Amino acid sequence: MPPANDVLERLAQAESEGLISASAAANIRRWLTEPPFEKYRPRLLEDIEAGRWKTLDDAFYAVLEFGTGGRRGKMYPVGTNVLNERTMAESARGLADYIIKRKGIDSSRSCVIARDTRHNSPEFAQLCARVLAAAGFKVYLFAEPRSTPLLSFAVRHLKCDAGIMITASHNAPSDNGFKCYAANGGQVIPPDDEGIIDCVREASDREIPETPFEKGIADGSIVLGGADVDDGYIAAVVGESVSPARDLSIVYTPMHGVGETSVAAALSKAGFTQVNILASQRTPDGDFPNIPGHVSNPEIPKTLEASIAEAKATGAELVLGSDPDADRIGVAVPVSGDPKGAWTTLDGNKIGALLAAFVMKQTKAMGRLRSDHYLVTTMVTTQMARALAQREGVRVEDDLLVGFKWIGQRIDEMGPAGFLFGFEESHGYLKGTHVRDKDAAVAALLFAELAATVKDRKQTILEYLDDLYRDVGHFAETLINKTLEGREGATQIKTLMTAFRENPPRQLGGVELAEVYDYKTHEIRSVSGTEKPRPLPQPSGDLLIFHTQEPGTRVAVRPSGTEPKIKFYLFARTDTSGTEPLERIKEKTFQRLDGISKAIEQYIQDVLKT
Ligand SMILES: O=P([O-])(O)O[C@H]1O[C@H](COP(=O)(O)O)[C@@H](O)[C@H](O)[C@H]1O
Ligand SMILES: [Mg+2]
Repeated sequence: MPPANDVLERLAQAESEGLISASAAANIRRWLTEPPFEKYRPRLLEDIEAGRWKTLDDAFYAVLEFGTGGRRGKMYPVGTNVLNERTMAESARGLADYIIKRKGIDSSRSCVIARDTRHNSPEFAQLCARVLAAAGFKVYLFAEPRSTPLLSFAVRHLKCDAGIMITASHNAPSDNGFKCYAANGGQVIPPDDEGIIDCVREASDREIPETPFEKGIADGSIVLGGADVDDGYIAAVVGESVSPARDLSIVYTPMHGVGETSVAAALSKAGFTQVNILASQRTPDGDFPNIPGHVSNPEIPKTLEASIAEAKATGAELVLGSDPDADRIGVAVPVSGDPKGAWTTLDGNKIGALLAAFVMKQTKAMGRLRSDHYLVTTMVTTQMARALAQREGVRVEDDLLVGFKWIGQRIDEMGPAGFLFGFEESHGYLKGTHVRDKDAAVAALLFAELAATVKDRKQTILEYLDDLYRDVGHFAETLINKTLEGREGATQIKTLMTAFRENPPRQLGGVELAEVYDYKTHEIRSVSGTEKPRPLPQPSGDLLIFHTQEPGTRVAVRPSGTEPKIKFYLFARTDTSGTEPLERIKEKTFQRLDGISKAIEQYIQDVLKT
């Protein structure tokens, strides 16, 4: 039943008063008048009646894009720019249609679906299964929560055309998402992501057919995921072991997510017998109730607070945590020789540098390091990876945009046989070719092996890290995140990107900016504007990297592709080849980072004020 004219008039009125944008009003009009949206109309009418214009504007002003990690955002029952039954069904149907277009209507086609412990994840996963079954797919569905890397493994293991992971990773409880995997087990990349979004747009005008779940199970078009996938995955993870050392007591937290099925299972299978799973964060729960701030993101040090307290109380030697879909890990270690028994968390770059160094050293010690071996990182990951690899004579691929999907792509381009280790600063790591995405299980296994190995040598992790600094220089990094939500926030993020692109500061905290590499306009420009721009080759993305007069000191700026944030990545390095004590050298690096950091905060304030 079409809505009464007065509702459409109220909408037009709100638009003319500037309460709602033209794009949102147009999408709302479609939902009010077209048959596929009939089911959602009562709720939409209720929101209009209540005058929830800001909420409606944010929910309808755009169509949710494929970001760094799939389609991800807030859940809201109605809207084109949020996750709800309709946008989920459209995502699944878009994916189905894209594969049908590519393979032909008569082809056999299959997809595997998993989901995390978030609110609505089970419902969304089942909805995707019903939609894909109706589109002629054989669907493998995991009824219980599973990790993102398990899903990536399952795509390859079951030889599927595609995979879907329902998760918003580490985002807040309000969010959910649709991570979409290609047949190689990697998250979709161009041109597939654009092709799928085109099909999603086409699907958004139509009724989306579904096979009733029970019928799908009965006729075999929907098959519930089996134990053989779990066993194969855990065996593959354990197969990436690089050390036999096992004497270590660990506190592990799944942060209310799926990690017990992958991280804890892999540690146990590998022979780590002293793993204490933190009781207060063990229960799967989409509210992440016992995590400070209710955001299970291992990038945030306080997510490991309770685990550190447990480790102190029980005499454990390592803390590990994984995010809700168990692809990222967090690590905390005791501070060497601290009389008060203090612990510290490690940032994503430090964890990555430690793991990269350890994997290279162990592989070499086993006589297995080959000339075709290579590491992969991204342009916003620590340059320490390059320095460490050069010392071992290992090739590094580090000209990649942000997103593990690019690391997955590079592995296939370079040849999986030579892939040694890959990582990114946002706590994502991979060794092995069993998946094409970051994997907290393999990362946790390797970190536990590193900790047990250095313990056998009577060394601590932080001492091992200091040795690496002495070898290649002291590298330190800082990440500044500015959260700016909704349509207004998106505009502010654009304003900041434009300011940094067109009118950048000449210096930050006393460090002069020399050149900016602009991956959107494909130019290298001098910040002073005195020299002619030089061309910058691919890749293409909204990323600026400022190089400074000081070697190793740089700043990268980009909008996040998974959260409403603009991110500033600060990098600094101080040489350690002289006689100066390491502690003094570290202070220098930190001071430089601190100065740059304060200057960026000030610049942001100034830009947003005007
Ligand atoms: O959130 P996850 O764990 O799915 O991770 C996703 O997002 C991260 C942050 O991306 P952005 O800076 O664009 O927000 C990326 O580094 C990662 O490769 C991607 O898979
Ligand atoms: Mg994640």
